[in-house]
Amino acid sequence: SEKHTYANRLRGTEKNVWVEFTKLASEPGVLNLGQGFPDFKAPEHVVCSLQKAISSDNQFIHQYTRPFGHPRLVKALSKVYSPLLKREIDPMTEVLVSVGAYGSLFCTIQGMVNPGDEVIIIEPFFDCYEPMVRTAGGTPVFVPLRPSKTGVISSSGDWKLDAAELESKFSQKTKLLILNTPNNPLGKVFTLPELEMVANLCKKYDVVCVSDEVYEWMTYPGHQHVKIATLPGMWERTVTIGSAGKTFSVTGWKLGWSVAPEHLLVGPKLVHQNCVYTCPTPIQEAVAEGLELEESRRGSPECYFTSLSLELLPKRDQLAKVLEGLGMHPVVPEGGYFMMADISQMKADCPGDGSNEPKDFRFVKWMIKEKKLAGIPPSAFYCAEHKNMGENYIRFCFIKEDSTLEKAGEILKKWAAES
Ligand SMILES: Cc1ncc(COP(=O)(O)O)c(CNOCC(=O)O)c1O
Repeated sequence: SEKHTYANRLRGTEKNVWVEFTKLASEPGVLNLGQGFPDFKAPEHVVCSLQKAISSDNQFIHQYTRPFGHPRLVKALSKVYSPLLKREIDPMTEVLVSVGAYGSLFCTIQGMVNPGDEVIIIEPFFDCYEPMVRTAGGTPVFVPLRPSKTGVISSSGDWKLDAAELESKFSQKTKLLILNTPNNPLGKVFTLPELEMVANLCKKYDVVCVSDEVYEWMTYPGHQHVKIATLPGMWERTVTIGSAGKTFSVTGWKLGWSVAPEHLLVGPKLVHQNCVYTCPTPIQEAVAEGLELEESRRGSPECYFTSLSLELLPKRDQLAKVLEGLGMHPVVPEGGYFMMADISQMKADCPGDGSNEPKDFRFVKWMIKEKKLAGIPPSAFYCAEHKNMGENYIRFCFIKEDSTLEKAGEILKKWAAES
C-alpha cells in the first residue's frame, strides 16, 4: 500500500550510476575501465596485516571497538596527519572513523546540514554529494570547472573555476562547500592560489569546507597535493576526509575517516553513533598497522604513499597516448586514477534521442554492449542543468593491469579504424 513506499526525502535519488554501470560492466567478456578499483592484487603487507588481525589471539579483535575509531587506528591517523596538517591532531577528539569516505561524507552532511541550508558543489563532482545534500534537506548549488581548451589534448589543470562565478554562488544560506582534490573524474589537483580563492570565500561567508581528499597520495610529477585545512583560518572550518580503500587499493574494505576540529565532528559523531555505531574491528586494526608501516618508511621508495603514483604514472601516459592517437583528446589528470576522453569523434550508432538519457549514458551502454569495453558517463557527475558539459566525454579508470589497458587500446584502435 501507499503507506509501505519509501521515505519522501529519498525522492529523486533513485538513479545511481554505480548501481547501473557496475551491473552492465559485470557482463561476461567486458573489459572494465569503469569503477575506480584496481584489477591487480592489493599490497601484500596490507593483506598480511588483516590476516594477522583475524588470527590474533586477542579475542576482542572480533568484538565491538571504540565507536568513533579503534584506538590503534585513530592514533595511527594522528601520526600520519599531524605533520600533513601542520598541527597536533588529537586522536580522541579530532578523528572520526567511518564506513568508507562515503560514510564520512554522509555523517558530515547529515550531521551539519539543516533544511534550507545551501551547499556549494564544484562540478564535475563525485555523484553522491548531491543526493546526500538533498536527503539532508539541503539545497545543492552547483558551480562548474570550465575547460580553457577543448578539441585538443589537455590537462585537468586547464579546467578552472571562474572567481566571480564562484563567489556568486555564496549566500547567507551557504553552510558547506564540498571540495574534492585531487578531483574525480577530472584528476585536477587544485593549486595553492585556487585553494586560497576558495578559502577566502569560505571565511568571508562563514562556510565550512568539506575537503574530500581520498586521492591525496596520487599526484603526478609537478603537482603537489595541498590540504586546504593548512591555509590560514581554515583548520577551524574544514573537515578533511580520507579513505583506506583508496589509500591502500583495497576498496572492498570500506573504511574512511574525517579529521577536523572537535566542534565540527559533533554532528557527524551523533549521526555515526546512531547509524553504524562502530566500524569493523579487524579492518581497523589492519589499516592501523598499514598506516604505521607507511609512516615509518615515509619518504622512502617503498612507502606506498609514494610508490603507487609512480606505478600509475606510466599507465596514465600510455593511456593518454593511445587516446590522443585516436582523436579522443584526453584530459590528462594531474592526480587520481581516472582520465576523461572526448568521444565526439567516435562513431556509435547508439539508440536515438528517444530515451531522455544524456548522450554519454547511451554511448557507454552501447560501447559496453557492442565493444565489450566499460567506462563511466561523466554527465553523472553534473547536475541536471549541466549534463551537456559532461556528455561529450567518457571517464576511463587506469588503475588496471598493463594487459588490461593494452586490450582496451586494441578495442579502441579497431573501433576508431571503423569510425
Ligand atoms: C572523490 C571520492 N570520494 C569518496 C569516494 C568513496 O570512497 P570510499 O570507497 O572510501 O567510500 C570515492 C570513491 N570513488 O569510487 C568510485 C569511482 O569513482 O569509480 C571518490 O572517488
